[in-house]
Amino acid sequence: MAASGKIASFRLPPLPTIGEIIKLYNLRAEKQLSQNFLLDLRLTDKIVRQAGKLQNSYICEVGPGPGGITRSILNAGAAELLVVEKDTRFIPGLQLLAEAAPGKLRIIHGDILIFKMERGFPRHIAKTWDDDPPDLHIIGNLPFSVSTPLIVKWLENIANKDGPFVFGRTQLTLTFQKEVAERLTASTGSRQRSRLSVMAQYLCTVKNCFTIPGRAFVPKPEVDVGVVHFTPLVKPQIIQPFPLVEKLVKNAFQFRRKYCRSGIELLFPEAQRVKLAERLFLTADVDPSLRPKELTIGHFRSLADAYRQLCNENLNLFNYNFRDELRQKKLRCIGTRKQEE
Ligand SMILES: C[S@@+](CC[C@H](N)C(=O)[O-])C[C@H]1O[C@@H](n2cnc3c(N)ncnc32)[C@H](O)[C@@H]1O
Repeated sequence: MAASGKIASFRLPPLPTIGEIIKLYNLRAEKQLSQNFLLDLRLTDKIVRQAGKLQNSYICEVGPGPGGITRSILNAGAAELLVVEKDTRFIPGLQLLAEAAPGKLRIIHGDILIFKMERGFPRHIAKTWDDDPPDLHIIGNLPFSVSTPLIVKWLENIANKDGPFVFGRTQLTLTFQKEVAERLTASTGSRQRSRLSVMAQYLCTVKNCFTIPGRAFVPKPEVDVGVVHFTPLVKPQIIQPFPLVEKLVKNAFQFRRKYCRSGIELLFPEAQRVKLAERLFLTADVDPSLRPKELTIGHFRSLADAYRQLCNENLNLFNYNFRDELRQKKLRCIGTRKQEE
């Protein structure tokens, strides 16, 4: 969504600068935790503007650290902001912000990789969760080792309509290593097109907003950073279960320079490989000699539909591919007809 450019009437009262807070609480960035801070409030404002209108929305910021982005979110007029921070050293500095913005900021000391998003939201919102979920913005500048697995997990939540992710009502603005941001937003045919591009784009509108040079962070990381905005689609472009799509896409990109057929064939047990792959491509009406990067989301939709049809017809094939996922009950909705027999 485009930046609204509007500034709400709420402004934080004068506070120590982020630099002063870092000194005050001795917040040295921990290298092993990949902590790099954004101290330039013009940049944090710019990140927050990518999220669009924040007034009257509920915001969750992941990994607020010393609170630069947190300040920008509060200044943008957020009705209610929940921050989730793993490192306890940052909590006193965040509490200072909470006192300056009474009733607006809630601080959770926790790990976002295991935190359930619904938890922590005020009861009056949770109460209406099923009927009328709130518009939710998630914003964060996390370590890259966290942001990439986190977006994969959240894409799965989006596909499964789990947690607070509601098509058309949730937006995410997150930072990634520049190259990952390029992969997430790469279009069909481009060199950066990858598994991540397909997984993100079948579920969301994805925009690579801008790049922040590494030198803008303290301490300076070795790479530049891309700010990416995700808006889950009202209707996903592929309706098959997430693990099935994930498996198909992973296989398709296994041999990036070869025909897509080479990787997709490996979905099938060796004895039936050629026959089943031929059937899959025929049913899907997709050219097996396309390179992985040339496959559109439409191609993946047809392939996923055809793959599901094959799995439903052939329990052995289903078990061959999804035994582990089935154990975790992720694939209840496919393969059931054969299993019940
Ligand atoms: C790269 S620093 C950025 C800090 C701040 N957002 C900024 O832009 O200056 C990442 C922050 O995420 C926090 N963090 C790392 N892993 C986390 C996790 N799993 N859950 C919550 N916070 C996490 C770190 O403690 C740190 O404060």
